[in-house]
Amino acid sequence: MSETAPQPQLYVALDFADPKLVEPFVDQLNPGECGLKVGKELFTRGGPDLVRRLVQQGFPVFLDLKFHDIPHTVEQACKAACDLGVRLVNVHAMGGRAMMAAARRAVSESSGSPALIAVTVLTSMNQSALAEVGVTRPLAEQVSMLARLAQEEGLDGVVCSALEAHAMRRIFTQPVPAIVTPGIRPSGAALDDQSRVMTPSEAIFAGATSLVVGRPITRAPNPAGVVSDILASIASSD
Ligand SMILES: O=c1ccn([C@@H]2O[C@H](COP(=O)(O)O)[C@@H](O)[C@H]2O)c(=O)[nH]1
Repeated sequence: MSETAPQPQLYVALDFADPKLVEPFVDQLNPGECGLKVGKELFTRGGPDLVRRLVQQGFPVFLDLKFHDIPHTVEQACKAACDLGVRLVNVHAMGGRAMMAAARRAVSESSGSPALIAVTVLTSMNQSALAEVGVTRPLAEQVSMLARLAQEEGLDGVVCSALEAHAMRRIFTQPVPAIVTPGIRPSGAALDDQSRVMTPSEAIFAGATSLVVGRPITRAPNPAGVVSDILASIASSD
């Protein structure tokens, strides 16, 4: 198992269509309080330089590109991700054992110490969406099966919904696993396209180690205020 840097309890998902919006937004946040998640939309528009700038500003960065390809390609992509100095990288567990082993090799050999985690079942999916892609076993079992595969290949944790966080703690038994949960909604917030959701305090209580929150923060009139509220609500659930 690799020695990884500590993860923040909150990653703010920077799902902006225009990279120019990132700087003024990020200026409202404190790198000592939260990390930033760069996903497919912003990375495709802003590129690696944007990621490097966020790292230089002192933010823990989760590069959420969910690699899913043949093992060699994922190994090389993981090397490139590690070179950016990010705190957290991920692959899709559905890429299989050999692909996760290749990712593990790449990240372990990198000079930084990002955590490497595997996406189990996307938080936007429910049981019927899973059935439509041919998976008929109960969703929670599918999450656990993929998590066990990731654990056997030495990954540091998973992306799952907070509904599955407790089960993940039994699979990843290291002192500080990375149980990273999107699908977080403060009570009363719109669900948008998420299916498997919990509030921030429920998620931490259930065993999540890092929450990923996007639209409830980025679309709020006072994003820094929502960040403070979330941090205050999870401080009492620790
Ligand atoms: O299963 C997953 C994996 C990744 N995500 C990402 O998290 C954020 C969630 O954003 P919200 O606006 O809070 O819904 C987004 O960037 C997704 O790509 C996920 O939601 N579920």
